[in-house]
Amino acid sequence: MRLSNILKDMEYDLVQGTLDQDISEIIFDSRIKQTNSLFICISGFTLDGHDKAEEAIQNGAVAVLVEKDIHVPNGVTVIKVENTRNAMAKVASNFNDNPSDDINVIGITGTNGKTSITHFLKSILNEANHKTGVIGTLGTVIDDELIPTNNTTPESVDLQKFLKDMAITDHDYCLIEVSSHSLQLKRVAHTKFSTGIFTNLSPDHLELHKTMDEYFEAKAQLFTMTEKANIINADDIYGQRLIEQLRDSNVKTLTYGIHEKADFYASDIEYSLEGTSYTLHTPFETAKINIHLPGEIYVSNSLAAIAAAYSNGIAIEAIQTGLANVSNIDGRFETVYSSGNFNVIVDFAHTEDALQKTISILKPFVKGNIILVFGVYADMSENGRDKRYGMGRVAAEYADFSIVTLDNPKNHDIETIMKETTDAIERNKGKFIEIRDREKAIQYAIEISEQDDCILLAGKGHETTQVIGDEEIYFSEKEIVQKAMETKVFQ
Ligand SMILES: CC(=O)N[C@H]1[C@@H](OP(=O)(O)OP(=O)(O)OC[C@H]2O[C@@H](n3ccc(=O)[nH]c3=O)[C@H](O)[C@@H]2O)O[C@H](CO)[C@@H](O)[C@@H]1O[C@H](C)C(=O)N[C@@H](C)C(=O)N[C@H](CCC(=O)O)C(=O)O
Repeated sequence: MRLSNILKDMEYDLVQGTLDQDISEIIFDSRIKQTNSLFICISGFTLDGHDKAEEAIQNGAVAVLVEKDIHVPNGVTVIKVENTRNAMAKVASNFNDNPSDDINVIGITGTNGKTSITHFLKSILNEANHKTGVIGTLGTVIDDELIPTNNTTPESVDLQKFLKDMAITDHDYCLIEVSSHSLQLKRVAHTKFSTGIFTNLSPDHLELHKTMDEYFEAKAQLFTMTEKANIINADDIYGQRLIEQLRDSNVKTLTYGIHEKADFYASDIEYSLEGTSYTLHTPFETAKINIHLPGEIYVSNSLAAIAAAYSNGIAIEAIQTGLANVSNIDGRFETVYSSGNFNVIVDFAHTEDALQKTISILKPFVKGNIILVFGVYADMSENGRDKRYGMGRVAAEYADFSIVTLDNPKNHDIETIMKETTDAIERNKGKFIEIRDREKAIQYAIEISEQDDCILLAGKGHETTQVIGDEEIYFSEKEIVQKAMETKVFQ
């Protein structure tokens, strides 16, 4: 594409060179070899892409987009903008023919619930014969093929490529899990969202956002980018704050909830470990809903999907069948072993709030003990310490026995992580043991369990790696459980 077209509708200064040249690719990593590319210099957390421009040029870049002054050979075009991350998103959208003009994009944000909402909504939309792609924590799904990705929300260059692939293969919808990182780092800027969904907010990612207010404001950005509807969880205090904030918005706000007054709500909820049924109330009708996931959080998440489906004109029959068709979500309250009353469940719960909710789902149905295996993934800041104290408290109060282990400690101080977590359990009079090796921790949980017990492996969910130091090792909780159960004999 012509460089001048790539820069369409943007504000920039042409510092040197010409816009009259063809660009083969947009790149933001200088190590990528690509002739005739446009290299975008990002001022990162650890290093500055402007210092890498020379390497990018050696690797084939013929133009660079900068936000600071740099010196490069005369033949190379230099374009200066105010913010290269924001510009990268616009450039990526232009380069891919602005694909969000051609597809209905629904963004889902909030600390928990994003993945299950995309599953519910995709199933509903498919039932209504709408081809639907997904970009999220479990990867990108185009034409029902899973493309693995590193981040929940990819960088704009990749995101726009995925959207284009969906648009040219006649997808009607794309559901995007929009992380707060992606909003703050402009990964989804210049994407047209028809609908935004807000689930909830609880402490997480505070290494980036520092305070809950900053975290909330990052999330709230999504709702200034939507054109058709904003769908907000009325049961969440930050949801209420968002509803208030959007009072003068031109975009319609629809609310959902179980406890607070809302446009879409549930009554007569009946829970079992296998699933949940409830009566749905919408502004237009009531209907019976069955889902195969247990607990209030899934009622709430299904209500979000229903509100989004309604606002896109989907009929109740497709909603009912679509929801009933979702039987399993990778690493989300997933039963990986079951025999009689004994169950092993893997769940992504990795915050105090999510852990409390997940154990609360189990509690009424477990005759024996709830054995919890968990670690705390958080940095060494005060916020990280609060998270360790919080998750330790929940473990003590809600589980019968906890096995404290590691969850992607990366280069954080393992001694402190373990001590602060176990201190919190002790202070709240919980029973626990510390086994740092997560595989051994799972094996131990299985070894001590009895026939009526339930083991909850919390934190990793769908993940298949464990990151210790700089090393990333393959780690499948499901496989470890299957193997350990082969030799398990209940007393
Ligand atoms: C904290 C964070 O979000 N970091 C993102 C950030 O990294 P950074 O600022 O450290 O990058 P950097 O290493 O300083 O490099 C700056 C620039 O120089 C470039 N570079 C770097 C090295 C080199 O040799 N040459 C070169 O050109 C890099 O490509 C980059 O453009 O910019 C990078 C490039 O845009 C991102 O890939 C990276 O995401 C990393 C992979 C990450 O792990 N992010 C996580 C925390 C994240 O985004 N998580 C959210 C939330 C998930 C959830 O909901 O739980 C997600 O959406 O996944």
